[in-house]
Amino acid sequence: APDLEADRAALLAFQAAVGRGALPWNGSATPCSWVGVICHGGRVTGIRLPATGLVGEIPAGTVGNLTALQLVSLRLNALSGPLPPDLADCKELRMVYLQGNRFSGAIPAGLFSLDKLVRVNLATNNFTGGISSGFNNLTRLEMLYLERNRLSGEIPDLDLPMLVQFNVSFNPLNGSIPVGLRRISSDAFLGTGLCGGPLGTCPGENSSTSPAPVLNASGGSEKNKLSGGAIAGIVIGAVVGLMIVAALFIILCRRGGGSRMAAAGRKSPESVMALRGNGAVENGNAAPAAAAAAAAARGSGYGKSLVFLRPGTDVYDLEDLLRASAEVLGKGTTGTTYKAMLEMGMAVAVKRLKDVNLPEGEFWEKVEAIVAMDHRNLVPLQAFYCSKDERLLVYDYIPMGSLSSILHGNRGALQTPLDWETRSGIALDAARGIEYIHSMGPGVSHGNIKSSNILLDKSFEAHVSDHGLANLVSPSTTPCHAAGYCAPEVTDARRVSQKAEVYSFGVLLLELLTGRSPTQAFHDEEGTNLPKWVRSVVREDWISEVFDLELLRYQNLKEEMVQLLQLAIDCAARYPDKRPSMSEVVIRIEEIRRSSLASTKRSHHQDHHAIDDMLMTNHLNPLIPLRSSDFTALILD
Ligand SMILES: Nc1ncnc2c1ncn2[C@@H]1O[C@H](COP(=O)(O)OP(=O)(O)OP(=O)(O)O)[C@@H](O)[C@H]1O
Repeated sequence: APDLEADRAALLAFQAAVGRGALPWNGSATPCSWVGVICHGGRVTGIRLPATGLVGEIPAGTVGNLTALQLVSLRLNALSGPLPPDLADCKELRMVYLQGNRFSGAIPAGLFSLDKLVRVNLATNNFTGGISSGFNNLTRLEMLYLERNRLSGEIPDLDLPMLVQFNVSFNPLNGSIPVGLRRISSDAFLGTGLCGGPLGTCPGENSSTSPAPVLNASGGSEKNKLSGGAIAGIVIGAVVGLMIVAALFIILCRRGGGSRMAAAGRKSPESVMALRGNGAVENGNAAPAAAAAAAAARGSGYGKSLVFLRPGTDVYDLEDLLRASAEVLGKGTTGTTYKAMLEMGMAVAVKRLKDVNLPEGEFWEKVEAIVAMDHRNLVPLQAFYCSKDERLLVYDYIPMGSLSSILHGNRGALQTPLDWETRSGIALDAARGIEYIHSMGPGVSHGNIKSSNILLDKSFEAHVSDHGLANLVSPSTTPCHAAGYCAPEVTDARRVSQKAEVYSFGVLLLELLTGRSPTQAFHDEEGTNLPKWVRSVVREDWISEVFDLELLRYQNLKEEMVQLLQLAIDCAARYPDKRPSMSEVVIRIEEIRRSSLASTKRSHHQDHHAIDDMLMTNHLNPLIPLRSSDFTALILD
């Protein structure tokens, strides 16, 4: 079709301008199969490329030529310069998500002719100039986010009846908040020079008039005609009203918090999952409670829907999630994690955060920081949901569960014990994930490294979960690492240094090698922990007791096993300065694995059948006790 051909050409021009290297679009196939491209009726109707590494200015003749476009989501990229002038030709546009880029210049007037727009998010860019009254043309607008730009001047009198989500925080705006926006909460105007409405009276404004749109609505000339008696009446009425509310509140509190919490819980989308969770998988019929919860979420005017963060993952919505059958995977320190099985057959892991104190804006920022971390050994965050009382994070579901459950729990899906190759591979994957996090800056750490946060996929590749989560909960509720992983110098949970994290990783390595849980095994023995135990056992010549029984059959690899044990002990050194950096750790594990591969090949060559037998069968070979002399002088702190 000629139109689709034109769309294809526009997309290729877009790719050439801002997506070189970032977009794997291939000129030959139909554009409808390209990642991030949505088609309908033989036309391109959406492009969704959040956080894809797009860089530079969008020229005319690209997006503007996609005349059937309804949705454009290019958030969290490094796009710069003015918005393309021909965006005004995309007459079908309904949703525009461009937040988190470096766009500059004025908001183009062409935007105001796109009268089908429902959602516009231009937040966190460098837009300058004023906020135009042209927005009044967009009568269907429900969301307008302009925060964190450099927009200046006064806000014109916007009269947008559908508008429920609005924010102009952190812009050098001034003047009085117009009447039509006074119903919006004060959070929307933080960090500006604005006054009036939810921010209280403007200097020189009559204090009886400004906070009450009801009074203002009848027109300016009426304002000053209120008599002293009327004002006194209003004040007395308000005080009496407040007292009644307070009394009711006290009575309700006395009647018992439990029922109140249950009532509040019933409204929340997550509690539906919790209600249906109970540890058992249930069928996925839409419960009326789920519909009610969805309606509550929709009506609150806060987070109305899931916010998707990566191209290609937004194949479901909040309602699908609420309809999903759910199973509690576990309760952690930051909240409860559920496995949700969507009706379309896809599973996701949903974490409901316990702590929702972080203001919405900050929450968004921190989530953006999580999204900015993109590495194959980190569990990807797909989406989040943020309302006044709910914070949900939706992750890829990682099917084999955590390293903790595989090492210490019942083995579930796993039939064979973890062999050396798999264990050293998990060590390397986890180290690479953590090294990547540390590479984000000297102060950046994961904050909670432990085996229940190392998840394994079907090919046993390891992925570090919960990265960035320590920043999403308020510091008072952030625990020190789970007992057993915490470096001795960590006294303040808010300050887990990278070296302290290396210690936690060392404990994790010891756990992998010994098969012992650092959190449980040493509860009874006061003052002992896994690193101390390993050091004492090694000193007292009980070397063969250190390694997991399942590893003792790899006699040909004992050198490599000892090298990894040595690395673990180095990482778990008592003094931070003695610990290696994560980059060194990665290099050392890579070397160990290279050498174990060579050893295996060598032995294979020497005794091909015996080794085959050892590696391929699930039988444990008779245990051959290791001689402590093999380890002499290796293990020192
Ligand atoms: N994306 C995921 N895919 C599969 N299982 C997961 C996923 N995320 C978490 N889990 C499982 O859910 C369980 C609970 O996880 P959660 O993160 O809530 O608690 P935790 O890791 O035990 O403690 P903490 O909150 O301190 O990290 C974990 O044992 C983990 O195995």
